[in-house]
Amino acid sequence: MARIIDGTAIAREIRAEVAAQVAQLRAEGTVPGLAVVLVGGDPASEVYVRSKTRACQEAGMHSRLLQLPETATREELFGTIDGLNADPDIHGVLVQLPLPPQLNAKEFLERVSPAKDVDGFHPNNVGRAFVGDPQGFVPATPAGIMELLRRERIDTHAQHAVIVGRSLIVSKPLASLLMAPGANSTVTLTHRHTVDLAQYTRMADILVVAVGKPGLITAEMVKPGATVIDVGVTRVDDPSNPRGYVIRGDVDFEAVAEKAGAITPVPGGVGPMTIAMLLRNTITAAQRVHDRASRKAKAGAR
Ligand SMILES: Nc1nc(=O)c2c([nH]1)NC[C@@H]1CN(c3ccc(C(=O)N[C@@H](CCC(=O)O)C(=O)O)cc3)C=[N+]21
Ligand SMILES: [Mg+2]
Repeated sequence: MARIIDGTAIAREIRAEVAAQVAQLRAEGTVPGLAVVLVGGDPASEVYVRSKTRACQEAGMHSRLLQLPETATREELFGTIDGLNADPDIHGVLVQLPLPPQLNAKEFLERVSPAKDVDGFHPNNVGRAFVGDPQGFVPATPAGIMELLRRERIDTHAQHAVIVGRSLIVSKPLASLLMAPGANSTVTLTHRHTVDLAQYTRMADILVVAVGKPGLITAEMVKPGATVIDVGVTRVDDPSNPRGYVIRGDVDFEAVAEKAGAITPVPGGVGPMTIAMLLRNTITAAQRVHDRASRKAKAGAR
């Protein structure tokens, strides 16, 4: 039976660390601020956005939610982002995805100031992450996965990490982090066109699945003792549940937990880590602004 990795508990630890850093910054006169822009009323997005703003408040940070209607225009969303880029109380700006069909996400991700891009989706930060420049913001989900592995003492060195999915938000940055010096994994990236997915997943010492297809990974596809990280969060109708749905990962949890060495549950695995790392990126952004201001003040006093 696999060890179950408690992402909720680890995320709580990180949020406590963040709260301590926030207290320090506040004592020095800076309140870290995150703005979340939500366009339309996707029910899952509403849940995520609420957890993000609540987590900010619990950590002592300032948070602002900007809601635009489903019918928002390109110009309206540009205007909202430009306003936040110029706002000194806001250190992090996040445009919740997905956007309604009339809006092309790429244009808006490029509009966010790279210094406030705590999602790490701006090409400037994507590039920095790819070259291993610590000045760049690393997207919260892959950063959260690396932190889970580290805190659970799961060795990545010379291990074979197989990632299923090829998204810019999770898989590509995670591949880069896992193969970087210090992590030293051998990385295989697979996706919907991969022929015979199981032949790859069975070779994985660390298997990361970020597809959004419940039940995609069955026990036969997993090497005994492997670490399995499930990034899927799909709502599945369930009339027996008071909410009318349950959240499912991409992994057949019950069967795979019998075979794996360690596994993340859904919910309670990677999801809470994503939020904790977003807060961490936001205090990093705030700390940079703060340090720049105090250096200037000192130089002025001389
Ligand atoms: N600009 C942008 N940045 C994102 O980081 C971003 C996004 N857009 N769009 C959607 C995805 C998805 N995502 C999750 C965050 C938290 C949970 C999370 O907390 N999940 C809980 C369950 C939450 C629930 O009840 O639905 C858990 O797994 O335990 C999941 C998924 C961030 N994303
Ligand atoms: Mg081995």
